[in-house]
Amino acid sequence: LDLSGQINGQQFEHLFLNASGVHCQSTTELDDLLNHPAVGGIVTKSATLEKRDGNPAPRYYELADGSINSMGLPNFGYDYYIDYVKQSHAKPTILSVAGLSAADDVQLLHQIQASDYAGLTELNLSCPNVIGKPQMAYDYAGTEALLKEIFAFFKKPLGVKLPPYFDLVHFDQIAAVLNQFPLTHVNTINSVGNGLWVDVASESVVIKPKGGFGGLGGRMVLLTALANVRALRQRLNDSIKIIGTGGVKTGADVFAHILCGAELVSVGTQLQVEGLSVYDRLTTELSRIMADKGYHSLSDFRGKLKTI
Ligand SMILES: C=Cc1c(C(=O)O)[nH]c(=O)[nH]c1=O
Repeated sequence: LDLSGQINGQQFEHLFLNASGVHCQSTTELDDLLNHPAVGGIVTKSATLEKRDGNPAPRYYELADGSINSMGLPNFGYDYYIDYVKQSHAKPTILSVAGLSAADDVQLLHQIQASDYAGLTELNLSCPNVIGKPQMAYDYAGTEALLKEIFAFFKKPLGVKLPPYFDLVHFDQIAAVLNQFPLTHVNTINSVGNGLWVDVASESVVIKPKGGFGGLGGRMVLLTALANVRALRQRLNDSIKIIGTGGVKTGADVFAHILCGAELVSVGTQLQVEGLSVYDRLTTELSRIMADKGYHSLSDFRGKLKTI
């Protein structure tokens, strides 16, 4: 079976990546992912200019049907991650970056442009957990202005990580902005921002930052993730590929993401819960579904969701 995809001509022999933030903060974790046969490529934890400790713990909590997190962008800083992705790796790498401001974003991309890194970069426009900072991608004019400034000097492959949208007009608006730029890909969705879990027994929230508000992931966000992959596939130029992220727990979920138009699929919460063996299980389950349907490659059904 051909389970490959490609972004900007870079071949991912296997469709699976990690969701940025999960199992990707240290070089040891990144090596673990890259060395796993059922992983096709990796995304780093979003890097900020300087190393960050992030928010106070508890800042991640596993729920029956997903997760809530308010990590606060803990990472070892830009230099740590550019040094890692600059090395030659057997599989494609995506360097994720997240400034704490538009000016930071521009600075980070200037540094990447000046480096000899030639791989993929993903600008995270959707971190919901930096206290006091809005999710840039909900500001359409701000996103357009930022991307205009970036593409005036950034000549390397660039994609963006988006938050979920919940209104067809918003899909139209963000697509109208993104279609103006030579983006290699869009990674959708980031966590569903500012959910709240209440533990009834203790009558308390379960994470410390922001009074318990955090980004939602896992099975509970699958329907929103599928909607965002599908809506953006229907609206974005064909040259902009989509990495489907959000809610993947089974091979059927992966199949659904591809049907909606995803080129590749990321696993976040379920990777956190199950470990690297999740990729072997998902590969087995996806392969079985494809074989039952007589499909030999992802391109046999990618983007071919039927309507009724
Ligand atoms: C980069 C910060 C993010 C974080 C975080 O570090 O809190 N959590 C998410 O669910 N998504 C993010 O984009």
